[in-house]
Amino acid sequence: MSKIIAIANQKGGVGKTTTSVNLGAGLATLGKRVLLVDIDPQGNTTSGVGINKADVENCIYNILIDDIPPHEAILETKIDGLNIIPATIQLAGAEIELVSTISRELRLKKALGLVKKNYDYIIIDCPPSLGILTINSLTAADSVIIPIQCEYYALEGLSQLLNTVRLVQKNLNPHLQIEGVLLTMLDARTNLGIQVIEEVKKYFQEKVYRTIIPRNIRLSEAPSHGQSIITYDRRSKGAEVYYELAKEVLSYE
Ligand SMILES: Nc1ncnc2c1ncn2[C@@H]1O[C@H](COP(=O)(O)OP(=O)(O)OP(=O)(O)O)[C@@H](O)[C@H]1O
Ligand SMILES: [Mg+2]
Repeated sequence: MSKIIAIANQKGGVGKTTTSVNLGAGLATLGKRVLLVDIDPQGNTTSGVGINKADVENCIYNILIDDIPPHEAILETKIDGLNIIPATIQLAGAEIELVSTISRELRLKKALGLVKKNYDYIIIDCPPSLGILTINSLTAADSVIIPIQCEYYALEGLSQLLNTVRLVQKNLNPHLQIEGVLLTMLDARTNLGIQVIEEVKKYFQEKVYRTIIPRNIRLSEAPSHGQSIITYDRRSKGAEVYYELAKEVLSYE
């Protein structure tokens, strides 16, 4: 079985990239063949797995706009079984360039269809917006993981995201499901975190992952070393929880 999962929330800094990289690394460590797709012009997943963006020849932009075959952009990472389609700042222009393109919402779906059979999981790291790049991701995906930061206003903006999911289900991808809601950056020292957990569970019920990601300094350090938490510090709490998450995701296969 092969599954495409988009990691989406238009809110910035909620842990989309951290989750893409470390869930991807976790699944690969558990023996799955994983492809990360960086579709954010910030390219944080790309640098987060140790790829120097200046050296990237073909990126997701060339797939979406120039129609190059996806295998020409796929790179290996330092982790066995973990590949990536990188993003560079070139992608920033795609949002506008796609407006005048035929079947512009279906470009990623078409491309990933060509390589899907080679992977058990394809994980798409979405940008913090609900524009055409996120729409492409939701259209290509079987399901979506929504990371929610355990902070004030955690649920703010979620109705827009869920509306977008419904619009995509209705018009572009009837088969799209919510894979799960992931609580991130919990600060266990505050009551606020606990309140947010309760609120989110009331809203999403059984869709909320049992695994909750705490704040962990090692998780924030790993990207600057171009590494997943699993290679950066395997014994850290961050590695432990993302490994747990990978196992939880597999348990719903
Ligand atoms: N559990 C965590 N503990 C500590 N720091 C974290 C944790 N998760 C993420 N961070 C840090 O918080 C910042 C935002 O996380 P991340 O880049 O994953 O969010 P994002 O949703 O991808 O952001 P953007 O919307 O800009 O793409 C990063 O500096 C990251 O290293
Ligand atoms: Mg990001």
